[in-house]
Amino acid sequence: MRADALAFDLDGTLVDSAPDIAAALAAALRAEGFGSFELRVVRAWIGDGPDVLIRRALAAHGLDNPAPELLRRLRAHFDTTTLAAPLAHGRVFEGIEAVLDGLSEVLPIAVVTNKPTKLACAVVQAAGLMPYVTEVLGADTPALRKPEPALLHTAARQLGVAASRLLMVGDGPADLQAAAAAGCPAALVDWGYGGVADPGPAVWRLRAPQQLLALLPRQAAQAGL
Ligand SMILES: O=C(O)COP(=O)(O)O
Ligand SMILES: [Mg+2]
Repeated sequence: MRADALAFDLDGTLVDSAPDIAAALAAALRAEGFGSFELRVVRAWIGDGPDVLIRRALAAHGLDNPAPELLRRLRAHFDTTTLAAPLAHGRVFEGIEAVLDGLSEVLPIAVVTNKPTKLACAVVQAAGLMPYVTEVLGADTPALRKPEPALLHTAARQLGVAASRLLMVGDGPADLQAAAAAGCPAALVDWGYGGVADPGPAVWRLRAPQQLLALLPRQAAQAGL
C-alpha cells in the first residue's frame, strides 16, 4: 500500500472516549429530567457526532421528534461537560501513541472526526496527541459529517496529497463510506465501537495499532520502527 498521509478517526480509533461521551450524555439528559443509559448502550450510538447521539438517546426514551430547543440545550450541556473534562474517564488506546510518534516523523497526520472541531481539539489535547497531528478536522455542520467525503477532501488538500494517497483509519461504517466516497484507501480497526458488518475486500483490517506499520513499510523503515 502506498500512502503519503494518514487520516485518523478519533472516537473508537485513537481514543477510547466512550466513558466520557456516556458521562456527558448522562449529565445532559439528567439536567432535562431524562434517565441515562449504560456505557454498553451508548458505545453503539457513537460515530456520527453528538447531535445524532443525542437524537438516538431521545428516541430510546420514545421521543422521535424532539423540540429544537431541547436539542440545543442538551447539546450545550454535553459540550460544557466535555470541554470541562475531555478525557477524564477514557484513555488513548494501547499502542497508538508509539505508532503516531514514529509515523508523524515521516508523514503528515490529520484527525478526521464527526465530533465538532472544538470538542475534538479538546480531546486530542487532553489525550496528549496534539504533537503528532498536523490538522484536526471536525464536523461542524451536518454536511461535513462522514460518510460525506468533504472532510477527507479538505484533509488531502491541507496535507498536500492526492486523496488516493491519504489512508483513512477508522472504526465505523461512516469512516469507510467517507473514504470510498473521497477515493481514499481505508483501514478498519478492530478495537473500536464497531458497526461494520462486512468491510469488503478493499479495506485493510487492523487488529492492533502496530499492524499499521506493516501496511506502510517504507515509512516505518524511515521512522526506524
Ligand atoms: O460520534 C462522535 O462523537 C464522533 O465520532 P468519530 O470520532 O468516531 O467520528
Ligand atoms: Mg469512530
